[in-house]
Amino acid sequence: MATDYKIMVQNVTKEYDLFKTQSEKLRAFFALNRKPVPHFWSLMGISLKVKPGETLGLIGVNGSGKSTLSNIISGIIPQTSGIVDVRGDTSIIAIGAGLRGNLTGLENIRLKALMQGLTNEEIDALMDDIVSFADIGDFLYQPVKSYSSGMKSRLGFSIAVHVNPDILIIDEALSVGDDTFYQKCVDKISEFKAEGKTIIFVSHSLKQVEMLCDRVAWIHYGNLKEIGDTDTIVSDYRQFVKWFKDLNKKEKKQFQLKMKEAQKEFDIDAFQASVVEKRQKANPSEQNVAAKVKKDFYGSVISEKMSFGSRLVTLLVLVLLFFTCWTNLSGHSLTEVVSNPSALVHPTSHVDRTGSLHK
Ligand SMILES: Nc1ncnc2c1ncn2[C@@H]1O[C@H](COP(=O)(O)OP(=O)(O)OP(=O)(O)O)[C@@H](O)[C@H]1O
Repeated sequence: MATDYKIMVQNVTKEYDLFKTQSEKLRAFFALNRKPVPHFWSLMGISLKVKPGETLGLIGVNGSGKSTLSNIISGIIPQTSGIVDVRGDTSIIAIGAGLRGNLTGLENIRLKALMQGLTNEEIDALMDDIVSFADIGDFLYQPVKSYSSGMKSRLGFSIAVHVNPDILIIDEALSVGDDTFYQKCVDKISEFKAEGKTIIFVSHSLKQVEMLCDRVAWIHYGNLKEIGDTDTIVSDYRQFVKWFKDLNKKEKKQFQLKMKEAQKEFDIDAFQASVVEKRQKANPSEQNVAAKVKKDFYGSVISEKMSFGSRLVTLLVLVLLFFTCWTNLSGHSLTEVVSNPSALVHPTSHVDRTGSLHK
């Protein structure tokens, strides 16, 4: 069925648990934490559509959720709730996104291209073009972890544009290169636009956004503040930036704290209830709205958290594994241990100091 969009996100949220230590994370896994772990909602219910052939800019202050949203759209991270419908192959270009630090540039080209579904023959045919566009010389044979951010960006950009994706997501890739590379990238993006490809362009450079984007979405501390034509949204955002810059230091801090606090306190259930209410109001005759909204929220989401049942099963498997190992070490048979569990603490054999085994 033909649709009016290439990408659709609906009521998308993203929650992060703010664990301080690894042991806190492990305890939370088994629900053993006494104190509740603080949460942070990086996205609090974003809905938008990107039309086929459109270049949509994502703007917003640092930490507003632009990369979180673009990573969810490209499938790098899962959303906590909501629908993400992407119709085509995405290729994300962020500095180093999807590049493996321990592999060389050359190995990364092959890996990323294979992951995009290209065959080894197709990759061989493209290799020279990718290498020449990236133009990173002998660094191609070095592990990517030794690259500067500019080099990572060059390699990432070159791979992404050559695997010929239908949808291109460019996250801050142009801010680190030199002028020559920047111009090459802009030319390539223009070529993509002319071919009618769909692009999401994440940038702090409003000049680049004005030059490349057909429409712009302003992401503001986890919410979609505005979406519309480039001139209007960029102008509104500039006004906000000016307003913020004119605040004194204390006011700035207070404003940021207030916004972040709202992201910690966000109540997903209340949000879900508000979506149900709105939908019911818009269409009073619709049946089972609450169930339908619940399905939209969680139906397509792979939960990152384990349910109580799964946790119980994991715990049981671990206990069983431990028990089997101990039984083995004790030298008794399983039937002996089951009928007389104290046998576990009386092994049938032991090894003395010289390493000899005594029965
Ligand atoms: N893995 C994580 N764990 C906890 N919080 C995270 C994690 N990843 C991102 N965040 C938080 O989510 C919020 C949004 O981050 P994101 O990187 O999406 O913002 P951004 O708009 O892309 O910022 P920037 O312009 O600085 O790149 C930030 O407050 C960030 O601290």
